[in-house]
Parts: sequence; C-alpha cells; structure tokens
Amino acid sequence: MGFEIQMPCIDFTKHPEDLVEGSEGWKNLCKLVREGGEVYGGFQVVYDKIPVELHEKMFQGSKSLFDLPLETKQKSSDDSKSHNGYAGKFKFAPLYESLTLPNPHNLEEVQAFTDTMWPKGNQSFCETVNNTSKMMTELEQIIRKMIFQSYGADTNCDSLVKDSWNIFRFTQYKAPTGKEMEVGLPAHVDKNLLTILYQNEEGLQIETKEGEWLPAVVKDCTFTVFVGEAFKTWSNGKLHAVEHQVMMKGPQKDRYSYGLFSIPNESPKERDEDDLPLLFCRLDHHDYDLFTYTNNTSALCCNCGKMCMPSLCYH
Ligand SMILES: O=C(O)CCC(=O)C(=O)O
Ligand SMILES: [Fe+2]
Repeated sequence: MGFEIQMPCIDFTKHPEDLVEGSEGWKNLCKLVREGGEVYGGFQVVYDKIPVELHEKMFQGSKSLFDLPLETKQKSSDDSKSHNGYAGKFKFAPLYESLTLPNPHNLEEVQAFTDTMWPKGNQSFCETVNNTSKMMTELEQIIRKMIFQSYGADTNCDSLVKDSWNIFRFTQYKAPTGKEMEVGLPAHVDKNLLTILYQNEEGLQIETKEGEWLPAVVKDCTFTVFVGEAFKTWSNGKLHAVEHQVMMKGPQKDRYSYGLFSIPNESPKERDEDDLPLLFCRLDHHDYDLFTYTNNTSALCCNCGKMCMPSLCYH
C-alpha cells in the first residue's frame, strides 16, 4: 500500500490467482483490506474486471441523465420506496446533484428508472447500468468477504454477504466558476456497510485519524472504497467509518461519480466470539437516514449544525 500523500491503494490485478479464495495471494489481500479498513476506513482498489469502455459509457449516460430537466429528474423519487430518487439544490452543496435507484442488479428496477427518465426509452443506458452495477456488486462482495474472513468469520460469511441489499447512486458536481476551491459535498460518514465509488475527476478526499485529508486518485480501473457506520458496528468498532468530502477546484470540468452502497437488511450483529465489550448499541438501519438517501434538506443536524442526522449525531 502507498501511504501518506494519497489514499492507500490495493492492487487486485497483480496476479489473477490472488482472487482465488483461499490462495496465498487471497490471504495477503485479506490482510491488506482489513488494515485499510481499520487504519483508514477508506482505500482504493485496482480491479480490472469492469472494462474501461463500460465506465466510459457510464459517464456518458450520467451526463445525459443530469442534462434532463429538473422536473424529469424529480420524477425518479418514489415515496413508497426508501433510498431512491433525486437529491440536489441544497444550500450547503449547490454544485451537487444525485439520482439514486434501489436494487440496481435487478433489470426490472433499472428499466423502471430508465423509463421514468426517458419515456421514449434508452436501452443502452439501462443495460449499461445493470451490467456495471452487477460487476460492482461482485467487487463489493469480494471486499466484504475478505474483511469477514480476516476476522475469522468464515462460517457465517455467506449469509452475512447475502443479508444486504444495494442502492446505486449517480452524482454530478458542477465545476465552480471561480478559481476558489468550493465544497462539492460536505464532510460526512456513510451509514451503510460498504461504499464502492468510481469517478472521472479528482476532488474526493478522506480524513485520516490524525486529521489529514488524503485525496483519491483518478485512474483507470481504480475504485474508492469506504467503510460505513453499519460495518463499523458489525466489527464492534474495529473498522473505521471514514469521514470523506468532495472539494471542487474551479474552473475545471464537471465531476461525475457513481457508487454502489450496500445496506444491511437487519441491524448488523457483532461477532459472537468477540469477547470485547460492545462499543455500540445495535443499530436499526431503517431508523435513520443519511441526507444523500433522501431528497429533503432536513439532514442539517440541529445538534452540531453539520450534515448528519439529528437523531444520531456523530460529531
Ligand atoms: O461523489 C463522490 O465521490 C462521493 C459521494 C459520497 O460520498 C456519497 O454519496 O455518500
Ligand atoms: Fe459518502
């Protein structure tokens, strides 16, 4: 892993056999991933199973998505479902807009989202998103498995991997017009298990435990991974839920990112064999919501004034 000036980066592509479960290479990666999760809570992974051309199509698709009229984008919000729809026009993040869809590996869900955005159809967008998210789900499951196994949780590993669902989020950050650095997305911690992001421009940073901000590099096949609060809870505080933010330098290109967020179906249970006292009470994941999962502005916390949940202030 490379440290200090940028986020740690773990290469999954050095030897193809490293991704064979149980191999020496796999065990070595398990250690690196666990260390990245415990020390930083955020790291990058080089993973080349998703072709660069597919990422290019995703960015083209993102651009045409955000170019749609605001009222069309707002149609993606469905009150009967959690974690979906349009978010943007926030006073505290004027450059930011996002669109979130649940269960992106499910073709019908992606088709419904696509049909709402493009009533005349956009089959290429629908297939591209569905395929990319399936492959990002595979990457998320590899990383999650590596962490579980590094804690010796092999036996219930499969059920832990299965006991979650995903959302997929497209985000656009408009380039600031002035030369000043501007906040794209204020510092926050994700609430879910793991976040896997891909981006076309720089700006994403994580905060180290020492309070230093480390940038994520933008490179082909390089994903950014964050540990969220649900995973920190599962690990009884061993994994670090990392604070991260997006800072936009102007005048530059608009920034696009897309990410897969895994969410536990139930409150994560700490490891049975762990004899440390529980540091966190069990969370009911459905009881709280991160601002980016919602399309309202109520996420400015009345306790700390920052972006977090008033009911679960973590600052
Ligand atoms: O756009 C990015 O790179 C970060 C997005 C993010 O942190 C989030 O949606 O929670
Ligand atoms: Fe985030």
